Amino acid sequence: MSKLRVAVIGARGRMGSEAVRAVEAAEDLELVAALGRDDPLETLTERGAQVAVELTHPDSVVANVGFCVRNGVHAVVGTTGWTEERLGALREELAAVPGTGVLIAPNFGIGAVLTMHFARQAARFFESAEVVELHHPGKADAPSGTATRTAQVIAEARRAAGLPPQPDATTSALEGARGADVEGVPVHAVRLRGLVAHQEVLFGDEGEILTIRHDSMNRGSFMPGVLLGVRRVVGTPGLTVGLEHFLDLDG
Ligand SMILES: NC(=O)c1ccc[n+]([C@@H]2O[C@H](COP(=O)([O-])OP(=O)(O)OC[C@H]3O[C@@H](n4cnc5c(N)ncnc54)[C@H](O)[C@@H]3O)[C@@H](O)[C@H]2O)c1
Ligand SMILES: O=C(O)C1=N[C@H](C(=O)O)CCC1
Repeated sequence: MSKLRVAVIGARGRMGSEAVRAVEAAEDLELVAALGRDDPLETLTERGAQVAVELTHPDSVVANVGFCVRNGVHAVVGTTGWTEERLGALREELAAVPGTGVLIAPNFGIGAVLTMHFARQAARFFESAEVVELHHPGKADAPSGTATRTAQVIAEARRAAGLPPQPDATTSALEGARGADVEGVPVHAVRLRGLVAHQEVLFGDEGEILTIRHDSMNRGSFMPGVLLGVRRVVGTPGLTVGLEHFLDLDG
């Protein structure tokens, strides 16, 4: 059986270099290109890449994924910065190239995906919910894409259950003290040397607290998810947001 031809964009970064190693080590995949910031995207088509793994920067990702889509290269995207507006534009681009698939995964860590899944299940049972994400100080965006998505998932579940806004008596606060407001769910971001990627989801009600915590101790933790995305995206045309769609979580 022929190997799937894979490229990595952002190949010299923290995640990209790990993805290069993971693709090279996979027997069913062939690394055909490893692109850095100054390398031309045309290399993807010249080398016949079937799937591109995109791990760059929120300012670069839209143009890179757009190039892939226009050229029929499937994309597995870990880079953050996907607003509703950006997702809408990407859906339109994909409609013009049926057969091409893009996976946008806010987090490739299986435990992080499960955290979001469990948070959705728990949300309707608690009056209060807050998210704390903790990352290395080299991270460009805050709050993390994972924390933003987690808060959105909780907010969706609260709305579906008809829950009112969360109780909060704050009338005076320093700017930022109550975190970022993501659809009514406070999200707090910590940046600390020594951390990789961590998140706590706190649920509270009268007399009880539920804490769901996930820790990525190294970037190798993201690689099984990256490889799963690469193998599945080629058979999944259109836009898929979230690795959970490839995990059969309700099965
Ligand atoms: N989805 C996940 O599981 C996951 C996990 C970790 C990080 N991330 C995200 O992945 C992205 C990268 O994270 P990182 O820690 O590897 O960052 P990093 O800064 O270590 O690496 C990014 C690399 O991309 C390169 N780059 C920037 N623009 C480029 C372009 N136009 N073309 C090619 N290369 C370009 C940079 O030069 C750098 O080498 C961030 O958005 C981060 O939040 C996602
Ligand atoms: O290290 C990062 O940067 C990470 N980014 C993603 C996010 O913003 O959620 C995933 C976790 C690591």
